[in-house]
Amino acid sequence: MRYAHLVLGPAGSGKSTYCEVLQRHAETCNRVINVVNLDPAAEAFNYGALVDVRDLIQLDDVMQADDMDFGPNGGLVFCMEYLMEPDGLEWLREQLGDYDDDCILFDCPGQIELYTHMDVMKTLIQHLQSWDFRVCAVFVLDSVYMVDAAKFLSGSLAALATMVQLEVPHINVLTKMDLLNKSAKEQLEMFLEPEVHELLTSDHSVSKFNKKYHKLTHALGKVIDDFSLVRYIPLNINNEESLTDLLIQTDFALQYGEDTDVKTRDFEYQDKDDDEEEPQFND
Ligand SMILES: Nc1nc2c(ncn2[C@@H]2O[C@H](COP(=O)(O)OP(=O)(O)OP(=O)(O)O)[C@@H](O)[C@H]2O)c(=O)[nH]1
Repeated sequence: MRYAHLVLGPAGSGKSTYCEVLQRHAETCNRVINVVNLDPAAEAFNYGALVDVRDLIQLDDVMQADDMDFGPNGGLVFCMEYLMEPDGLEWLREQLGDYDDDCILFDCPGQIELYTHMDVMKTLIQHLQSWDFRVCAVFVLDSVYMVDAAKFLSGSLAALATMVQLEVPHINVLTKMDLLNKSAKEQLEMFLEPEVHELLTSDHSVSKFNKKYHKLTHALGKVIDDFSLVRYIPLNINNEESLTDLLIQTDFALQYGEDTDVKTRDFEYQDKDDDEEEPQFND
């Protein structure tokens, strides 16, 4: 059995840094963690890459090709679909080798449409599984953008869309915690408590949107609660304990994630005959 973490998340959220610090931390624990760069547009990263997708295809080459007319996003999707062609997958399989117990982080592109509604990552997961990998998703979110209720909701919904689409054990990691000041940390900690829907509609979040769409925000917050999605792991890259905790959590997700309730197919929305009033969104 081999183990794969798909490191996903918006552009600039800290995916490459996550891979770099986790690889380095694993070394101090006498573990080997390999990293695969899956971003054909990557300019630089500071980890030792076992595989680099740019050896197969690079975004710049695609954008400069005379017979293609792609911008950056279309070009990136083309590169990823090229990787998912039989020849691309065979290339990847050969590059990954065949080492038992291998743990590999896949540093993915930041175009979240690749995993929220396109099939690219799902196809990759299916192939990894057929190559004897257990796969989990690590969705990386920049904590600086999560201290505000509306952004917290939006980030959570992106993570949720990814979880629904990929159907593998899923962990959310909050990066850049070292950049938060005391009051921002306190604010974020409140969102990490259960009953998020109460908070999103409380006095802590009196945005214009929230005032106007109070019931919608409440309903979305409840969906996040019911999905047990409030499993955020705050990561401080300068703190060894924080890194060790993360390794434990990802190991746990890979070993037992298939059996936990953090899985979309276990989700059943409560029937309407509950006492709770049906939300009306047009007020
Ligand atoms: N202080 C601090 N900076 C961080 C942390 N994580 C990432 N950064 C910085 O944030 C910037 C973006 O980080 P990356 O790791 O390149 O982000 P990414 O998600 O791989 O970016 P893309 O590949 O463009 O999608 C870099 O300047 C990092 O040094 C963190 O935990 N703390």
